[in-house]
Amino acid sequence: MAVSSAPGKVYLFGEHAVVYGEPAVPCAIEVRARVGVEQRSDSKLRVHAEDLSLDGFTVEYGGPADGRPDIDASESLVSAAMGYVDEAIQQVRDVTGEDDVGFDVTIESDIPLGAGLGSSAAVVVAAIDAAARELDVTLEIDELAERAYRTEYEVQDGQASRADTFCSATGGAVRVEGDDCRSIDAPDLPIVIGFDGGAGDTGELVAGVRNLREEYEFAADTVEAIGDVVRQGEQALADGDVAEIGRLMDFNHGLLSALGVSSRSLDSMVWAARDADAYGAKLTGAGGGGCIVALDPTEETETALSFTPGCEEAFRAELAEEGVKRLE
Ligand SMILES: Nc1ncnc2c1ncn2[C@@H]1O[C@H](COP(=O)(O)OP(=O)(O)O)[C@@H](O)[C@H]1O
Ligand SMILES: C[C@@](O)(CCOP(=O)(O)O)CC(=O)O
Ligand SMILES: [Mg+2]
Repeated sequence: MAVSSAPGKVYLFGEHAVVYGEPAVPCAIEVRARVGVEQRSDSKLRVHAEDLSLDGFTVEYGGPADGRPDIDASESLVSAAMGYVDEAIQQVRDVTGEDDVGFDVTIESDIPLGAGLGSSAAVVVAAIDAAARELDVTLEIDELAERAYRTEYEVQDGQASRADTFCSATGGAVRVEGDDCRSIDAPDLPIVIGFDGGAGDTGELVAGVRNLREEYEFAADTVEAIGDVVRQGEQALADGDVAEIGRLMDFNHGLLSALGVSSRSLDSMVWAARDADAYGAKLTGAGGGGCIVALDPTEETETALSFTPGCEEAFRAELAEEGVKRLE
């Protein structure tokens, strides 16, 4: 049995625009997905996802050729559980050359699903790392990040950037522009997260931005403007200027909102943070619902969020210095 964990992330700057080649700066946070993998004597894949429903559930099947597994759970829950894990295991079969290997996979995650904190990337990174190690192959971090990216790319129909997966694999703050991925120094940031209890459909939201870009030149300009905010943000990060980072996060949120990926509850949480004198606040990830990220060293934003209708949970998040962790 091999067990790995990987962290979730927030975007300080640049989600969505990163899909079109602009830079983005995500930052790993200490909420993690843990994946345990044990080789089977047959070539089946059995997935037990603790957190996808109240009691968790188990899916066992022989692989994609078998079609839908025969279990009593909704189609969307099954594909939610299987989609990323199945492709992650394919990547491991590919990289190790062990085409017929089967696994029992157990997933436990503290990261809310589809909420912009990168649960998919964390599950994929931890699953690939653990499955490869179960076969006595320890992947270099770059190879792990690349395989995890390919997994998201396949499952999300070609609509994925390398940002989430690279950040989850390496930890810390990173800068991603196309296939150029690197770690960057970031000051110690007072990160507060607000969660509306909901989720957004990443594929649909990405497609919405793509359509806007094709229809309106000013929407394409908006995507480029996000790139400009990110470049300015990198300078503010290098200077350790938290007030300027916050102002640029506010600007970034406005541009994302113009692209139609915010929501009433995300906007309410952003405004609650601004009213509480946070340095800045923006939605994180694909949007539509889920989480915002704010910067505030005081208790004010967390308290304001906890009284904001539409906010289900507010918590402080620490930067995760370490990406993938090899636990067993
Ligand atoms: N605990 C989990 N167990 C199994 N699959 C998970 C788990 N957490 C996330 N996933 C997968 O990741 C998907 C959510 O990813 P996505 O829509 O990209 O949102 P985000 O990455 O922002 O959380 C889920 O639908 C599911 O397929
Ligand atoms: C919208 C996007 O830029 C980020 C999506 O992040 P998340 O899966 O919502 O955490 C898409 C991508 O970069 O693959
Ligand atoms: Mg994701």
